[in-house]
Amino acid sequence: MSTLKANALPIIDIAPFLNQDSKDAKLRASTAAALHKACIEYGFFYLDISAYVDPAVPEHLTQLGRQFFALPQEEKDALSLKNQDYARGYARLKENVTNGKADNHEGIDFYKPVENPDKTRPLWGENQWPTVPGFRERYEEWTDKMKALGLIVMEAMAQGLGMTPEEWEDLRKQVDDSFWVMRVIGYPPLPNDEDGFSCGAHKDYGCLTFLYADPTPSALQVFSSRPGAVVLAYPSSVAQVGSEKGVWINADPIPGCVVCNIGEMWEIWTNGLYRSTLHQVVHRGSNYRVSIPFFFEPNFEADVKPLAAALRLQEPEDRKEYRKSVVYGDFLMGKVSNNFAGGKGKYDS
Ligand SMILES: O=C(O)CCC(=O)C(=O)O
Ligand SMILES: [Fe+2]
Repeated sequence: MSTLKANALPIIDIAPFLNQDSKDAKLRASTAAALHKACIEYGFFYLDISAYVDPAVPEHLTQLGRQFFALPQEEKDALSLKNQDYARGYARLKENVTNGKADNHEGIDFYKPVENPDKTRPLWGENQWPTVPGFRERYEEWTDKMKALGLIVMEAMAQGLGMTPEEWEDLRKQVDDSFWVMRVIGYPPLPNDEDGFSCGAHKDYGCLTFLYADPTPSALQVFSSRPGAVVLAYPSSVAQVGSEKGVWINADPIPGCVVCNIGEMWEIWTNGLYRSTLHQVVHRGSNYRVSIPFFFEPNFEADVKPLAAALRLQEPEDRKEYRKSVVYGDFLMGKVSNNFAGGKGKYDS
């Protein structure tokens, strides 16, 4: 398998949506249009958030993550997700399995806290915070920042879809109490002779993923099957996944940006106009890589169904069939109850 060397994904600046100045209306329109195009063509893009966060902040988060992963195994195991609801907590190296293969990573997951936690109920336990000094405080600040970013990007996407203010208000009500997930992942390098994956190919299932990763190059790869031009320009890179032909694009970190991708809920909202895209991690470098995906998800109770604005944009033949609507929390329960009971991993569909 070969990958494209270049970072082919678009870079989109969110700055114009950080204020309401009428002088920035044109810039907002071009950001919204760029988001729309990127979601149709790739389902992935770089979001330039340099006007929104100091780059030192997420860098510090990766250091805190490193301190946690450097602890003795027993100390990390003390926060095992098995102590809780099988979702919140630490999973050892290779504990998670994707597409039948063990992922070469360890990680710790946090979810939106719930009222009346009950660890015997899937997803309803409590977060398990490492005692590394500053870890919880800094990561909670990041959570607040990313939740607010989620709403900002959703508003920009609503504009990109041509939604009326009333339609945006309705959509906003589905995401204003996001059932977010945050994951801190540690990837030792894959041994050279191993044909496994650091994280197997999967789609994210929610709404928007904001991924901050340390500067390690050539780790995250995104499968692009849509733009024929890319495939034609790099014929030697063509890969096949299932029945789809495409290319794996490297999504190396760009300073000041997070990598952003849309999950399956956006496929439902847009009745398939936007696609959530396969991605995987293959880390063969020599360093220990740390990444921090934040999953901005719909509210637990959100009733996710095709949006009128998306249907207006669709070709009549694509509009004939409607995607099945889901209540986000039910959909998520269906996924996580599979996770450990059925030998499926958290990334499996
Ligand atoms: O570590 C990465 O670069 C990607 C992780 C990922 O795709 C996920 O956790 O869903
Ligand atoms: Fe992912």
